[in-house]
Amino acid sequence: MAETVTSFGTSSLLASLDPLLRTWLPRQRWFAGKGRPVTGFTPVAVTELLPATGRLGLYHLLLRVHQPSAPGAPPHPGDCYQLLIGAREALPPRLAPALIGHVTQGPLAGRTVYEALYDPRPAEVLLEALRTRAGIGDLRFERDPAQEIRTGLVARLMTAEQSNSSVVYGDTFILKLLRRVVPGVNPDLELPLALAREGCPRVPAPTGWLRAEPAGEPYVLAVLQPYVNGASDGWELALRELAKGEDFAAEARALGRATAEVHTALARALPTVTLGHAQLELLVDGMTERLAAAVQAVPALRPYEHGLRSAYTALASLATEGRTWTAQRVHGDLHLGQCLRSPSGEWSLIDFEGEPARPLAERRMPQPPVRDVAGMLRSFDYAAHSAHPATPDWAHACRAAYCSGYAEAAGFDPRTDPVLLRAYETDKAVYEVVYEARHRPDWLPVPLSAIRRLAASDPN
Ligand SMILES: Nc1ncnc2c1ncn2[C@@H]1O[C@H](COP(=O)(O)OP(=O)(O)O)[C@@H](O)[C@H]1O
Ligand SMILES: O=P(O)(O)O[C@H]1O[C@H](CO)[C@@H](O[C@H]2O[C@H](CO)[C@@H](O)[C@H](O)[C@H]2O)[C@H](O)[C@H]1O
Repeated sequence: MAETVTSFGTSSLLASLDPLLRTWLPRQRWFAGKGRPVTGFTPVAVTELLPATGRLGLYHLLLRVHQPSAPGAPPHPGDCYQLLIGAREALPPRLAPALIGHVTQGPLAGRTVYEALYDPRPAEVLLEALRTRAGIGDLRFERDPAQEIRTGLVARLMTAEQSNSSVVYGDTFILKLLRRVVPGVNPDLELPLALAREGCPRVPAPTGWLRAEPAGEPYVLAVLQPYVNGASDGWELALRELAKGEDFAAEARALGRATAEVHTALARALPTVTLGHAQLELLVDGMTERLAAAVQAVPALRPYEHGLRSAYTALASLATEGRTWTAQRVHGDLHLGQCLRSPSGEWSLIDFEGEPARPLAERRMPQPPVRDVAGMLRSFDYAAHSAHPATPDWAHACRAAYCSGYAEAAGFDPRTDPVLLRAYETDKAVYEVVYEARHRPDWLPVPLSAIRRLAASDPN
């Protein structure tokens, strides 16, 4: 482990926290290892931001969390999580939901520890460190020199269901603190920075970011962006219009244009490649393997496996006939919830992390841009099927308008490549089945209805 900054040493701090974190961590929405017990922790980097000798102690932890491997999975060193832990003598009632527990042993004995992001003061410590470009222990707080961060912005934790945790500062900035972190270049910072360099206004330009390089392994831990004040996300808007029985096609068209503008800027900013037979084979193999794993994990998929696989074999056949595709960096997990509409009606895209469960190297690979289009088409279908009764015509109109908008700005219509589109929609729906089975079992019927449709569109 690299340099550690605490008043009393890492092992005694961890001894204090260990029994409490074992029960608290698995209850967090962002904890990816649900269903398996936590058996221990290894510190990757531990940094004291405020000493516990004061009224408020504040600790930044990167911890490798040990758990038994999932049945049939190879042994795993454990995922690394980022935590911000506060320590107080007593927790004021407003912080009750943030409670982790009361420490009975070690240097924090007698203190109450809690999830510090709930508390404005610790969250403001992070913003101040970004403002002043502080370096503390392994942590490097950095900022775009061209963007100012003013003082006195009050912090509030966002309460939305998220894979990570976000804090809003005075409706001016939003800081996303990544929870499960992996070493390497993180696309959630890499792509918005590249788009900002291209002058693309569709993605908020990063103002600051937190990095660490414990033991020579680089991590991106947090990204600060301008907050789009008063924005609604595409999912909320779509559901609102659906509830009113209103059409969403004009917004879908605008979203198609925004997606195409981001794709065009990404293709300018970062390398593109041509996918020939060999690359397509790898891509199709990946889709086929994900389907096989999904069928294992969610047996309800089994009756559709054959029909779904035909979407992938149809794509492989095109490659065998000599078709090629251009691939570029893409969003990677585009859906209505990743699109924000400002009060003036402008759309922005956020959250370029890609599908969090996939390895980083895979998430950073150039892909046909149709992959994002497929994600959005799935999302219109999701919205229509979460309405009661389901409204497939509404989804159909949105899907068509989105593709038309995309074609207007990109110069090609994704519907002219139906085999590729079907393969990507199938891959996404399979991902969604696994995602819902794991996180929101009540939602499983939504992607399963698409699975039935996609499997039945088997031309054979
Ligand atoms: N720049 C922004 N302005 C306003 N709200 C934002 C901004 N970025 C993110 N949000 C809000 O924060 C939520 C979570 O952000 P996101 O990047 O999707 O995090 P996660 O990866 O944890 O899902 C979004 O759904 C959106 O409501
Ligand atoms: O927002 P995240 O980056 O964490 O993405 C994950 O969670 C999404 C749900 O919150 C999930 O999206 C699926 O549900 C959405 C409705 O809630 C729907 O609009 C999307 O089309 C659907 O895929 C996403 O797949 C997952 O990666």
